[in-house]
Amino acid sequence: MTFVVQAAVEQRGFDVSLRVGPGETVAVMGANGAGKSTLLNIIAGLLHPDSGRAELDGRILFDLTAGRGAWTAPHRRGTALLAQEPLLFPHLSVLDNVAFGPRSAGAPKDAAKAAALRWLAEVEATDLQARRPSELSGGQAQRVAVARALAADPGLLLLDEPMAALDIHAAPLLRRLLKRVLAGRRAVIITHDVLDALMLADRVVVLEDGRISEEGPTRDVLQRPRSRFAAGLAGLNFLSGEVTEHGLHSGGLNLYGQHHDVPGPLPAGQPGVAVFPPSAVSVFLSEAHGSPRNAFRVTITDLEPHGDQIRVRAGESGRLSADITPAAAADLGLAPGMEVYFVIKAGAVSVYPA
Ligand SMILES: Nc1ncnc2c1ncn2[C@@H]1O[C@H](COP(=O)(O)OP(=O)(O)OP(=O)(O)O)[C@@H](O)[C@H]1O
Repeated sequence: MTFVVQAAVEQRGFDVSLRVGPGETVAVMGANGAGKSTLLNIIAGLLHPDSGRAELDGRILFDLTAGRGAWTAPHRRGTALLAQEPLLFPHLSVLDNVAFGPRSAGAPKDAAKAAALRWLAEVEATDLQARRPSELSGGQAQRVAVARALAADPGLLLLDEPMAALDIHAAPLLRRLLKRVLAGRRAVIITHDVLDALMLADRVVVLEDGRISEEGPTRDVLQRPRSRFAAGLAGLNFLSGEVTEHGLHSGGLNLYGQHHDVPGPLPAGQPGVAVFPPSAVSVFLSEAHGSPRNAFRVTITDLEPHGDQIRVRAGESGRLSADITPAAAADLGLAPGMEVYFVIKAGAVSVYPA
């Protein structure tokens, strides 16, 4: 009972290997253009990679390894794709839309209808069964689309930002529904929302430029991000550089911090990263305050509200941030373009191998 895919698309610089265990939900995250849709489309059979191989529960989805040219059509893969838009058949009732999968798989009419009713009940849409898709709200249509995808009993459910097209009232409802139906089900979900990754997935895979840059249990990746992208998701400052005896050397900055992930100190000289929360950064107008460690002169690029704090961004493309109170920001008279000192508590800086 395995799902494995390895695929490359040369023109897109895409080369990814992924394995999803039985009952496991994997969130795929990454910046625009990182290759998330490419991965899903390859698995669904909508995009032909240049090379690679994929197998789902013993069925070869494609095998383009040397000398072979096996290719299974999308509707025979045992996968179901839930897109951002529900994409229901407009001329069919809700019930017939949901019964479509079992019917195409050869189920008799009554059995297909019974399965459709079961799934409509599961997504709390029984009362919508006689309607046409044009008579549904966006949230209702997406719930029906979930029922339709699951009624086909897919070995792998593929979800492409299923909440993206919903408004702020419908999205939480669908998220709760997905949490229920994804439990114990094998699925790959593309999302830009860290909450989806936390709530719905067992593991997150971060794509950068067509490659996996990191992967692991969602909480671990957010607590110990190894990529700038994941650190951004977790709301942490992120610096990459070279490990030193006391912390990390990064682009002219010498940062003191705590070594993590290995017993004892890390060997100096190896590539490493340092992460720390904006709340661990204080802002001063001069250098003469507190501990001399981790005090860096920076130029403010932006000030923005962040909850009940002010987020002060500084340095090259705002790569460091500090969260301070509005009163402190006013006292200091902060404004973009000003030179200030960021002082970072060494105890809050985690350093670990890249
Ligand atoms: N139809 C296409 N033809 C050629 N290149 C494409 C095509 N679609 C996407 N690409 C390229 O492939 C790469 C990966 O794109 P992809 O759509 O998979 O990214 P994504 O992570 O899904 O992005 P987004 O978050 O914007 O949806 C990008 O460089 C993109 O420009």
